[in-house]
Amino acid sequence: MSETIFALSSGRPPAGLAVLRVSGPRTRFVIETIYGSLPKPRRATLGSFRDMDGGLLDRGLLLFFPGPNSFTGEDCCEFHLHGGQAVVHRFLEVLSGIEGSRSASAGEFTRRAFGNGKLDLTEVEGLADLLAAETEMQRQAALEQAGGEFRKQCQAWMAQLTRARASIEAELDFADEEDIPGSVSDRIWPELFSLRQELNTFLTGTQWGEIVRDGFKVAIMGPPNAGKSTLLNALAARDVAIVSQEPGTTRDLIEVRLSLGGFLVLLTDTAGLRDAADPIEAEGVRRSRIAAEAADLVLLVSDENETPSGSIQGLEALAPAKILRVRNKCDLLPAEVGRDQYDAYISARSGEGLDRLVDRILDEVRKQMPKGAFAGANRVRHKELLQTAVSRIDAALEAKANGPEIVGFELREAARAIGQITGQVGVEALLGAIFSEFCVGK
Ligand SMILES: Nc1nc2c(ncn2[C@@H]2O[C@H](COP(=O)(O)OP(=O)(O)OP(=O)(O)O)[C@@H](O)[C@H]2O)c(=O)[nH]1
Ligand SMILES: [K+]
Ligand SMILES: [Mg+2]
Repeated sequence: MSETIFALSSGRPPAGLAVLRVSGPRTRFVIETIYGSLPKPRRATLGSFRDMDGGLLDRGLLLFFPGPNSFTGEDCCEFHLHGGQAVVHRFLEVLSGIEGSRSASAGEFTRRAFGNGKLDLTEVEGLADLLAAETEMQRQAALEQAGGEFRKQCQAWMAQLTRARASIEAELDFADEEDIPGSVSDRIWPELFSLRQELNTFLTGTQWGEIVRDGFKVAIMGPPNAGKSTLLNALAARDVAIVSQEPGTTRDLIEVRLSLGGFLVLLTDTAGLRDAADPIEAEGVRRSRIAAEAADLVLLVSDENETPSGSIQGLEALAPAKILRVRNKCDLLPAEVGRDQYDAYISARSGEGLDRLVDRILDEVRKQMPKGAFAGANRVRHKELLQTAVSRIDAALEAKANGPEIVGFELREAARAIGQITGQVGVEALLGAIFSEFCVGK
């Protein structure tokens, strides 16, 4: 029998309310001890909560969710208390004094929900993302995944693979019967072919999912003193990076997380690009180049002293689509100068043109948005397993002439990969990593 666990599920006290959650076989006993009797299931009940000696702990709401119709699948309850530090502290003390109950570790409630088949792994991951969501797009994507959209998608693929495998198995069974006309499995080839297409289309959408979840990476690059750090500060609306008239001020990469138009944007300020004699600055320049390579978009900033491509070596390697040419300090120089050479004219100091620059950045984000595709797979884990499934199906298609045994083997491996996404198949090793993303109380 599993232990009964409890935790503070709401935020850190003091707060208006504190929600304490209990799950496990001793839940009924906990309720009877603290409240005196079992309330009606799933109804908020107002009552007095007492310790073992009858001393009043608090007055609040109690909700009882009998298993299996609860979040974890076990008997669960929630105490809604006044969110004071001492209230919560004393209540937790009383709970831990009840035999057979202990405080929960991070993500343990969700882990039980997974163990009891209440959530599959994609829904667990969606839930983790929902708790971590900082932007509107993250919220929408996480809610969709936590609600089972991606799970349903995986189940549909799994069903197709199972059908194909059943046909192959049938062929194996009938292999030595002479009166079977043609191959039982002939009809699976077009199906497998279109399944592979579908998976590939979906995979192109995963890049988008990653952008939504992990952020769109924008690097600010350019010659020393172009105003890169000033631009970073202006977009972040706070004083993050040091600005000075000394060229070579910025050496380390400085990253800020911004919510732009509902998207998470990771904006990195870099050292001004030049042949630096100072070894520290030279290291900064090296890091700038690395940041540029990792970026989804580079803002190439120049001022009145530089032509847009200027003396910026090493950036030629980037695809032109990845670069927005930004002309800064337009308060100093009329914007008409060099009109067509830039994508945006701004003054990082006065704020002029920044709205339009943000629009341009968002245009670039949306360029990566797949048309009509659903952003359900947003983790490297999903992407890798989907890629495995695709290559196994490819191998199955190629093995057509080599007999049903090989085809069956490849299809089984493809199904294994999909099963790992949802957590149906051998994922023990992964669980620790996934559930550690949660806070205590979830
Ligand atoms: N007039 C004017 N001055 C600006 C503008 N943006 C930046 N500056 C000035 O330009 C100088 C350099 O600005 P920084 O933001 O430090 O430039 P940087 O590109 O980060 O420089 P490094 O880190 O040294 O490569 C400072 O004196 C800023 O005040 C602008 O839009 N207009
Ligand atoms: K500077
Ligand atoms: Mg700087």
